[in-house]
Amino acid sequence: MLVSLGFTSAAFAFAEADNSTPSKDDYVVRYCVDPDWLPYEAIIDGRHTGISSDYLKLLTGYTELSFVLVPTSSWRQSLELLQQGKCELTPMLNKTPKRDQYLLFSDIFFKSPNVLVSLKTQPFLQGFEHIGQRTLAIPKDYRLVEYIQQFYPHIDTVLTGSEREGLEKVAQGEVDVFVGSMFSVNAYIQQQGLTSLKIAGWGGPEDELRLGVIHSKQALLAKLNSGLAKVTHADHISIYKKWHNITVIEDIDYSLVFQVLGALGLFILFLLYRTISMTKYNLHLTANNKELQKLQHELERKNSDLDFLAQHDPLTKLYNRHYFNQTFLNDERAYRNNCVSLVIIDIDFFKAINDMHGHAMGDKVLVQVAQVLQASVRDGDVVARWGGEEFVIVCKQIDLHGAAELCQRIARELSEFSFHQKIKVTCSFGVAQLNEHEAIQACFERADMALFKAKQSGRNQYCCA
Ligand SMILES: Nc1nc2c(ncn2[C@@H]2O[C@H](COP(=O)(O)OP(=O)(O)OP(=O)(O)O)[C@@H](O)[C@H]2O)c(=O)[nH]1
Repeated sequence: MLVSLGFTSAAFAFAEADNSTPSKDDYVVRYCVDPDWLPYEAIIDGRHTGISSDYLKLLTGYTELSFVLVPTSSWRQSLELLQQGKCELTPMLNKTPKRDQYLLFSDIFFKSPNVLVSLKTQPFLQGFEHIGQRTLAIPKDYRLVEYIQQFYPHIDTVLTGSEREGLEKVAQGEVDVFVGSMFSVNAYIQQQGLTSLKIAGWGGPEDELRLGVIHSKQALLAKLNSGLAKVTHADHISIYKKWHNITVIEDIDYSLVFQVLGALGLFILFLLYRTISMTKYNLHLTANNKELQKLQHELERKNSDLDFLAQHDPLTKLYNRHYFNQTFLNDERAYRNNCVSLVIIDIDFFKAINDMHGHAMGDKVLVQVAQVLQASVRDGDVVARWGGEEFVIVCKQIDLHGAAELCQRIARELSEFSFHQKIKVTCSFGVAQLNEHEAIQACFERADMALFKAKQSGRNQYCCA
């Protein structure tokens, strides 16, 4: 909380008493003030002004005393003149043990809290206990110097010539904290435009202000107290209103709050934007992945189609010559240790079938022959179309005799099979068994020679190499 004070009238000046016509010398009181302690008191253009000035004016009326200002240039000088007896009274000060040595004090007539002042960047301080390692400025000869020395001797204090100097030192960063009377502190802050300062907390006991008279003028005390007793509540309020215009300003640093809220808002917006972007990106990625998967399946399907086409005869769906070459002729190791026989089959007079029934019918016959061959072999035997109307069978673990039996069985099946348009189809067979150390290619050539022999021998028969 920052408390600020404004003057309603700083120009008020106490009228000096008329020295020329005092009724009795005892009733003329020479007094000193702090020349720089507004709004409590000050000397402006040689005239006393401030709160104490107004109280003396009241006391003039209530006591028949006259007061004559002895001008000084500092509070220290005023105290020295009091000690020397050159001033008899000072109208507004705190009672302290030191001052008790040369002053007598009236009743308290004005109270005011003391406050700690720091730069706005400093934290709020609960009191002297929380000053810690910070340096504390106090105007020298102020009651608070004695108070700090007695109760907080560990605080690093810096004595200043006046409250004004102390506040300026804080504003310039030379000292961390200043302690002074709330009303005067506020007055200086406002007058000097020291906007970097704030009231950071309460400082010690409040000021209990009284009139002080030197010991030799003890008789004045009773008159003064009697005059003070006549000061009405309305008088007090009137002086207070005249010199103090306190407003309370909430010291919440809204700019910082807005900055934090703004940063938080921006951060939330950023998170929101990032989440939306990520969601969009993920959706996009999922769609792309689905599309990729679809393309991959398509590719795999096409690849397997291509694989099939690369290895199979499109008409009969049997393995083709390419597959046969790759699997058997180029990879002999798989058969070298086993008994293997080759059978080459050629349809007899197929040209005549084409010629007689047409090429399309010839195709159908080729398909049907392929079916017969496929149905006649065992699982594991491989049937391939070698080309045209020629087929090859690789019989695994079958010797020459077994392969010959297979040829007879196929011939029988063909004779019993009902081909399209009751076409009669016969085949010739060349058979060879792979010899030890014989290249498959050589075995194939022997089977081919045997087929040639079967053709030469009248067809529809097998011949073994
Ligand atoms: N329909 C059809 N005919 C084919 C195909 N491939 C080859 N041919 C025909 O098969 C016939 C083979 O005739 P040739 O080599 O003279 O043999 P052939 O008539 O069977 O006589 P031999 O083998 O000596 O018994 C040719 O007329 C080719 O055009 C095919 O895929 N489809």
